[in-house]
Amino acid sequence: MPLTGRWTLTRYLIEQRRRYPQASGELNALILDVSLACKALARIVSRGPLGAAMPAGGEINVQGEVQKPLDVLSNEVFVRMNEWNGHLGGMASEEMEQPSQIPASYPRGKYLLVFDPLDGSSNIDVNVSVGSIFSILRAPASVVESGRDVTEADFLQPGATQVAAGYAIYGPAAQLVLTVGDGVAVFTLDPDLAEFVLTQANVRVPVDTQEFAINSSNARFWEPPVKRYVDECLAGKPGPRGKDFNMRWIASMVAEAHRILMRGGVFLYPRDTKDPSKPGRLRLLYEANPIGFVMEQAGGRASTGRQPMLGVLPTGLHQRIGLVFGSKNEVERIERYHREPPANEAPAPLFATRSLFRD
Ligand SMILES: O=P(O)(O)OC[C@H]1O[C@](O)(COP(=O)(O)O)[C@@H](O)[C@@H]1O
Ligand SMILES: [Mg+2]
Ligand SMILES: [Mg+2]
Repeated sequence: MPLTGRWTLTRYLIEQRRRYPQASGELNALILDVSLACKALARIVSRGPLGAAMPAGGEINVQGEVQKPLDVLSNEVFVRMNEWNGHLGGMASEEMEQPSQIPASYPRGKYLLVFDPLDGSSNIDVNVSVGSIFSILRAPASVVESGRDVTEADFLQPGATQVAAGYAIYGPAAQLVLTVGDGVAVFTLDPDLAEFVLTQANVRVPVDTQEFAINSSNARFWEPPVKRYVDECLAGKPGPRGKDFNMRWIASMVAEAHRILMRGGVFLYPRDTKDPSKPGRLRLLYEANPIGFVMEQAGGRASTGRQPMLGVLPTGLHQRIGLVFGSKNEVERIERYHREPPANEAPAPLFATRSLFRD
């Protein structure tokens, strides 16, 4: 397969489909509609304060209404671009408390679409990269066979069952990053053609890194394994890691994920003690799982710290979870720190250095 050149997303998907002669092409068609939503949002986001996030042209209508915030608008773009195509049994998103049903006037299909329509939206006002994250699951047989409405339970599938996932980043260039379970490909939006063009195939995340990303204003709430990991990074060359680390925090996970995909690194938004009702900040179904699938398909790793992210059985549509992803060796180290007892915990006397069982 040629690595780059003028392969559009459509051409890439056609080639992928050749691997499955029995495939109907529905997944491809769905991904193209998702990409259309991303193109529309790239356009909207690129207009910044001139665009729809602000009161239209500075105008306020007679009822005193201003246009909807960009989060809500992005959600609508995703829903409207995908509800009619006949490939979906239903959708769920960060912006909708309940799953969105496919209107009765449209056909229903065999996939479920889950998305964060605008990730990092707190950055929009300061013109920092934001993005959209998506995950495609199979609809349960009972949905496909009966065409019934979807329920929350239909979406509660582990990340390992994702059929496809990815994200779009709206940065200096708009890019779409996609996995259909056969590696990760990056497409860049050609503004002249209005097409996503393949610019990197088979992206690999370097297994080692000297760069980590964490919101250190939460340091006092971190659990001991995370504190140990960060302390060791900060100790640099004279410390236990024997090398200096660099730190980044954009507060836009899509942008952090993209940097890590391109040049390695590790991202942590771990479970902490800040708010006991929230076991983590990020959402499992439409943030952690799709990013986790991309990372694993690129040779990286994604974890809760305690278990592989893609193995977690979801319990709620908007479930939050601790998330660690990026360069494989670094994520594995963090997982090991979660398994090891804290350094200040004395070993049980029988197994201590001068114990009965030591020779
Ligand atoms: O403000 P904090 O705590 O650093 O959180 C930043 C995190 O919040 C998020 O913006 C959450 O995403 P949303 O903008 O979709 O709510 C992540 O992208 C980012 O990693
Ligand atoms: Mg988000
Ligand atoms: Mg969001």
